[in-house]
Amino acid sequence: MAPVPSLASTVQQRLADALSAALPEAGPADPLLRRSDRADFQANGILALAKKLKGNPRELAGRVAASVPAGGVLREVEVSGPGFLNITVSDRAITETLSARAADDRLGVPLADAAGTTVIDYAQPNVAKEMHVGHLRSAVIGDAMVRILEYTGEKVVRRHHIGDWGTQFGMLIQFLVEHPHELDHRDGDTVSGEEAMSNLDRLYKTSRALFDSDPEFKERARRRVVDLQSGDERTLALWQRFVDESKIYFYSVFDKLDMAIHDPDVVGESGYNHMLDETCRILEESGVAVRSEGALCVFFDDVKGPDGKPVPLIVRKSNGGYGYAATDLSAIRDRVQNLGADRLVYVVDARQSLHFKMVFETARRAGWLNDRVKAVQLAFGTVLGKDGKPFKTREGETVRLVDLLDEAIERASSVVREKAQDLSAEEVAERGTQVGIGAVKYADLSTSAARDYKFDLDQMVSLHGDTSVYLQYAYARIQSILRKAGDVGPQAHAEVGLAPSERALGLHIDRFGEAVDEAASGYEPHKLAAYLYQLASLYTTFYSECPVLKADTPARVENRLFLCDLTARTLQQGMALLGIRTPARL
Ligand SMILES: NC(=[NH2+])NCCC[C@H](N)C(=O)O
Repeated sequence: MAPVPSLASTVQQRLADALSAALPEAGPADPLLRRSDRADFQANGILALAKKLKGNPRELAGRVAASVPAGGVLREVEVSGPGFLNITVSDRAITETLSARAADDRLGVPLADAAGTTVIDYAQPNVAKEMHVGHLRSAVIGDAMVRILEYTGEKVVRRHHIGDWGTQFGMLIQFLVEHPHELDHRDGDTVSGEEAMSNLDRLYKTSRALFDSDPEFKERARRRVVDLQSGDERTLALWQRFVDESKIYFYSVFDKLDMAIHDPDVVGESGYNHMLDETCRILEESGVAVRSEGALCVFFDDVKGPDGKPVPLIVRKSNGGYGYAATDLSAIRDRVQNLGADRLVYVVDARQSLHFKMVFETARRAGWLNDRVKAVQLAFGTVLGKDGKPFKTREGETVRLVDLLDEAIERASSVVREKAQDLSAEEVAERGTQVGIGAVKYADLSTSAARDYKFDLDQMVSLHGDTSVYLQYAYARIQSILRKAGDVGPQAHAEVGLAPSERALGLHIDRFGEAVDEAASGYEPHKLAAYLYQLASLYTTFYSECPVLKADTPARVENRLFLCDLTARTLQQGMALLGIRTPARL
């Protein structure tokens, strides 16, 4: 089915036609249509045109207004200010556009013109370590971006760049060599995520204590690192056990977050080992990297330390070891050359911005990135506690992500229980989870990613204000109206006149495609969240001003039900793009 044009694009077209009819000497010109508070739209393009034609802008605007055909989409075109046009569309045009939209599965959202392949690096926790709130942000923002981009027709390849390599594994593996049963599961093969993590945590702590207190163990652990790096089979098999055990835990957390993470997309740091030598060789031979004090380095004019000395990106250390940067550079080669990426997106904490700036610049110098293939860091800010300081437990430790999620679910469950007292325990649990997880995701997605935000559960699960609960509640309320309507179904009636709050709601629904496009092209899910919040708010106004089931004529009842239904579908689709459920009842 051909995409349903938005009312805005129809109006744009009508005005462009009127422009060329009234001012043929101007050639094809953009009317520069904007949404407006004074009327439905405003066209500002005539001002620039008047300059070009050396005419009086108000007079030219009057000529354009006069050549708009009467009785069509445009109800009123009025000259205002120095030569703007204020445009009001007809009620009929609103209802007809919405009705075409309602008949389309995609709700009229067009596919992007320039779809390509995006590789998105997100949800990247570290093996044998707890997941914390920083991992939450990467997962939530990344998951929303995947959904939004896929919806616009982009091919998306997910990469979970987990921290599964490094010298710390020497200590862990050596401990497991000496205590072979430490990772065994209590009852055979089944192990819960929590149990897996507590196994890993215990092992980490005991081996760390031994490492710090026993110099002989420390030496054995150091030799184990060499075995690991040289690919010793037994060592690798033990390393794999840590990775597998950690994945059990990660997947249980992602599952709680209602996110599908697929095993083949988990390509951690270790996945690029086989490329590191070659990456360094290419960089050195092309002169992008140079040897400095035994290390292989890339220098930048604008990156200097506090002492004014240049701070290089170290690709290979003087002891021959590779670090985070060599891995990221190899990953870029892989993503561009093997996965065919047109765009690379990294959903990573803003505190790693300097690293990515240097890595991207190095990749450009090497020719892996260029005008056609671009990389961006979707950098996010820090999660703060209510006190405005980085989020910590009372004991000053980083907060475990699972504990936070459980608390959110618990709070949400009590909100649900209060609202609907006839629910069974299972129903409360299910809805509480959808509301609690939705609240956590929405709080993250509704502020611009770059900003820090306060993790405040009371505010997150509030029924009032810019929260997911408010949106879910609006959705559930609409479902209840539709149920109450019984046999009377939603049905558009273009001849029925619209009240101001119906027009405002309808015109906002018309903007859905624009909101998705803005969120996709700028990697800004908060623009979609803001759109949805406004949608729910306009619906609330409509609902308080316009009786639905008690409207004066049967056609108006059906038309209002139609608006309700389309609002609900738009809310549901928009929330789904953010990874948030919309239960039919709350
Ligand atoms: N390609 C990347 N470097 N991705 C980000 C990895 C994030 C890292 N594992 C961390 O926990 O901080």
